[in-house]
Amino acid sequence: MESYRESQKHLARPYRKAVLQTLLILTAISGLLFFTLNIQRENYPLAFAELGMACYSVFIFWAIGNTKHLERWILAFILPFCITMMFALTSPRATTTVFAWVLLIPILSHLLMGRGLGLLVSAVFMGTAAVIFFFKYHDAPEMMQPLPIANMGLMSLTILAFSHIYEITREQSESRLLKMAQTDALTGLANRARLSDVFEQERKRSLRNGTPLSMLVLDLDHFKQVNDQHGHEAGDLALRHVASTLRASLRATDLATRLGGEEFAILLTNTTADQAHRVADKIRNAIESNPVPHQDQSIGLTISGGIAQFGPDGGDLRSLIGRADQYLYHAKDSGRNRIISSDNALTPCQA
Ligand SMILES: Nc1nc2c(ncn2[C@@H]2O[C@H](COP(=O)(O)OP(=O)(O)OP(=O)(O)O)[C@@H](O)[C@H]2O)c(=O)[nH]1
Repeated sequence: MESYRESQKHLARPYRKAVLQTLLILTAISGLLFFTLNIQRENYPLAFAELGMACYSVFIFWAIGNTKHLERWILAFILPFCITMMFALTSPRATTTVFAWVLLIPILSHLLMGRGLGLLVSAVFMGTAAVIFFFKYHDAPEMMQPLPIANMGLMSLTILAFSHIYEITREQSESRLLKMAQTDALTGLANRARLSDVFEQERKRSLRNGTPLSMLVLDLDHFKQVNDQHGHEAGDLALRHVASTLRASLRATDLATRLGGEEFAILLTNTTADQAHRVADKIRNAIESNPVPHQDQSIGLTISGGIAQFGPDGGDLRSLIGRADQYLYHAKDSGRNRIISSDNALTPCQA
């Protein structure tokens, strides 16, 4: 089943966009400032490179307004930004202090692109900056002293290491929080929020590839009696038991979720309604034939279900669950412990 990567990418977007917008504003302002200063110093190539970057920042600021491709725009900015910085470093008329800007690269690239790409971009441009430094100052004895070189080298490595470690821990905490927010605490199954995220991905995949997608909604029969007769804890145990039966019965590409109470929804990828019916019957049989061991008794369970197919029964999550729910109520009305889909909705048969 779809990992949390996609959801995490969405989650990171607003803050990456805010970082990029701040960087664009600062680049536009400093670009204009350095354009003026370099014109005064008659360093025209660098002056126009700075002006070009300022204009490009304004353009990107406008372009990212409602973009769906923030990651591409980040790359489209950060690469010319770093290349212009390298160009400034090579300029014979630039002061040595211009090398201080290199320290921005690891911070910005990690904040904007995450740990993998952030590290790669940092390594490439910080390495290039080091090469430029040695070429530029190899015959300047006051710059080639061990102390200033150690100072600059260690400072750069420290900032790179901190940026990278910060991004790793940030991504890990974000992933833990996301998992918690999308997991049902009692059963450990996914919850409705996760179903909604995954459905969106699978809906697109189904439309793109023309593959079938089915939604199975299951509800335990007379569950109130389990609670009333055996207590709420036994009820909880039964819900966990059903969850592990679902896990054992499904493929890795399916998604089992607890919608709430004693109701479960299962998204079956690349599965027709007919195939979904067979899966549902397998689950129904497994639940019926494996009572829940509780203290010295066993609690018998049965389950009813409805199946809706993406397309004929609805094109979005809400309508698909709504339709599967209708079939489920139909199954309850017809005597429970059965599965109903559009194929057998009119003539429900005992499974
Ligand atoms: N133990 C436990 N019980 C729950 C939980 N969530 C909902 N329930 C109980 O599930 C029961 C649902 O009862 P009903 O909606 O009447 O459904 P039912 O008894 O299964 O009857 P049918 O669905 O018509 O077969 C109620 O007693 C709820 O208290 C839970 O997390 N733990």
